[in-house]
Amino acid sequence: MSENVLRLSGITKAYNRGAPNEVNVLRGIDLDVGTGEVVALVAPSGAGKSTLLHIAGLLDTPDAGKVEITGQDMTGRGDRKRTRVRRSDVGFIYQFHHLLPEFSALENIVLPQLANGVSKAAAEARAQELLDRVGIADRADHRPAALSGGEQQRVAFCRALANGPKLLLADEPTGNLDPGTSDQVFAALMDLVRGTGLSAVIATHNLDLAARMDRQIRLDAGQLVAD
Ligand SMILES: Nc1ncnc2c1ncn2[C@@H]1O[C@H](COP(=O)(O)OP(=O)(O)OP(=O)(O)O)[C@@H](O)[C@H]1O
Repeated sequence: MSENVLRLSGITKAYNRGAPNEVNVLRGIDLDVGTGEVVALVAPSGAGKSTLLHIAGLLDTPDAGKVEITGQDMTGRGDRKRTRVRRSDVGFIYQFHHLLPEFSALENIVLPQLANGVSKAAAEARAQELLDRVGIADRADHRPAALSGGEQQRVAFCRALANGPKLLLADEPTGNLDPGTSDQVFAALMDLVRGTGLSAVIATHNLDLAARMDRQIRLDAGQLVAD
């Protein structure tokens, strides 16, 4: 098995192919992310970072090229296999928390585990432990509306890690927060990622945050350039 948790080779993606408004978003992307490596993806708005993260996380398929997750080549694999690998190996974080409003913080972290076959008691214990690690154990019973923006994102981080993924993909995880909060919440995310030895690709416009990761790559004209 490859030691790369994520390997992208020759990924291309166009929207509206063949039409006058064709957009060639990705033009040959090669990227290796090793075990425990945290990579900053820096890109101007519209450069295609969401497209790239969705392809890497098996939510979308490339026009050409190969996606390997934990050494498994996903090319041509059916939806069931892709969903299984995505659920067990990949965690997603977005700019907005997307928590279920009618459930508590704890329940939001428990539910994906139940969907993955974990017992209720084990899922609750893991959820409580994750909340503790991001410093909001005392907010477990609060619904999202009763949490601050920073707390909501911390819960979203816990939910993304609930099933013990190998790869975390984050799209502007603190982009919706004011600068002071963003800094603290980002530090909590990095502690969580480092503490679990997880590999991550974290998209950010913030160069200070990017500098705290192991490596920075820039998406420019559909290709990746090392910074
Ligand atoms: N379904 C689609 N159909 C047509 N064009 C699309 C589609 N999705 C994205 N695009 C175009 O592809 C380009 C890349 O989009 P993408 O969302 O990946 O960019 P992004 O870098 O994540 O941008 P942002 O930072 O603003 O979210 C943009 O020009 C966008 O308008």
